[in-house]
Amino acid sequence: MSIDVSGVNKRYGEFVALQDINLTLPTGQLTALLGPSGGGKTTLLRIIAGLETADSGSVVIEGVEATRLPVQKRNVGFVFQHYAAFKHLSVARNVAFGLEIRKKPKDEIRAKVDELLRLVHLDAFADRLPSQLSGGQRQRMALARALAIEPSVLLLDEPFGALDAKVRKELRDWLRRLHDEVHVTTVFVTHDQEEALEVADEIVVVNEGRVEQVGSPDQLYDAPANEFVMGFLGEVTVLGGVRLRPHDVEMTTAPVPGALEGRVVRALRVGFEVRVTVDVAGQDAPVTVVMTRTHARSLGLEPGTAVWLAPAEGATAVASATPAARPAPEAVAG
Ligand SMILES: Nc1ncnc2c1ncn2[C@@H]1O[C@H](COP(=O)(O)OP(=O)(O)OP(=O)(O)O)[C@@H](O)[C@H]1O
Repeated sequence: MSIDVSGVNKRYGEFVALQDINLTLPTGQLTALLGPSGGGKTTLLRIIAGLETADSGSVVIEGVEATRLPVQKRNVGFVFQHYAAFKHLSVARNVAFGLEIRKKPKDEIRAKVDELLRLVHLDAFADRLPSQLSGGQRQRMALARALAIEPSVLLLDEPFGALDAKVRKELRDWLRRLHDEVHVTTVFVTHDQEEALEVADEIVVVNEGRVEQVGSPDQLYDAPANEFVMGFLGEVTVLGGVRLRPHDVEMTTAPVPGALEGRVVRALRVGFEVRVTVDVAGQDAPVTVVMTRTHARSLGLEPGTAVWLAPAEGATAVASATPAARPAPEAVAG
């Protein structure tokens, strides 16, 4: 059982928002839809939810043909970036809402709400109003509310997008742990590659209405299908027409057969790493090399030092179609 999306196409007038999307998202998995702004992630999520209809193709949720099912009949829970809570209702009543409209028995609702508030660590805040919560607490309440109806699928559209970096990071660790406890099939949209790499079991890279690659975080990072995926998932530098990760460039201060000679422009300490910029003859853009501070110190790098660069053994590399001329896509767009 799973979510099966087959041959989905969606246009807005002449604009192609999604083009022949085929995906199988296994039951219980936490999947990230990752890609730059405007790539079609939200449109795809809304089609799975039933908030939007595809022009063609089908959506099957847990074996049920859902393509034409209205949203209320799909048994999905949602959380959006800006969660609209009922301002005049307490946290507990907000969480209870979906159960109340389904006319569940009162004691069943109370037990369920208690359980969910404990799960999202808001049990001490049950009687507060949403305005008395922090942004992160409000998103946790939104998740509890979405989970209350025991959805077979949980859909999250940039659920932590509006929060500051520290809270985002906390919530992303927390979401991972929550998912490990609850195991509900979850699809979340993000344009933040770090968020996707840290949280998801599997990542679907969506760009310009198409799926670029589907794989585990390691597969995508270590074996990107193309230049786009490589650039979107991490920093890229070009050495002799090959796209590499900056920490996959080996640097020596003596000639090595096959290595390209260059000159250090600058060596910048960033936290526990050193980023070295190197001009290589015949290359427009400089090469960026990242190494540990100990290694940089042992090489004694100064501006002007002659160095030799080569891809490290086993480096992730993609041949560059447009060497050095085109900058790598923004790692974090949006
Ligand atoms: N109702 C609509 N009418 C016309 N165009 C739309 C509509 N909804 C979305 N689009 C367009 O479809 C494209 C995909 O939008 P979508 O929201 O799916 O992208 P996204 O990948 O989720 O981006 P973001 O991260 O910015 O939310 C965009 O170019 C957008 O402008």
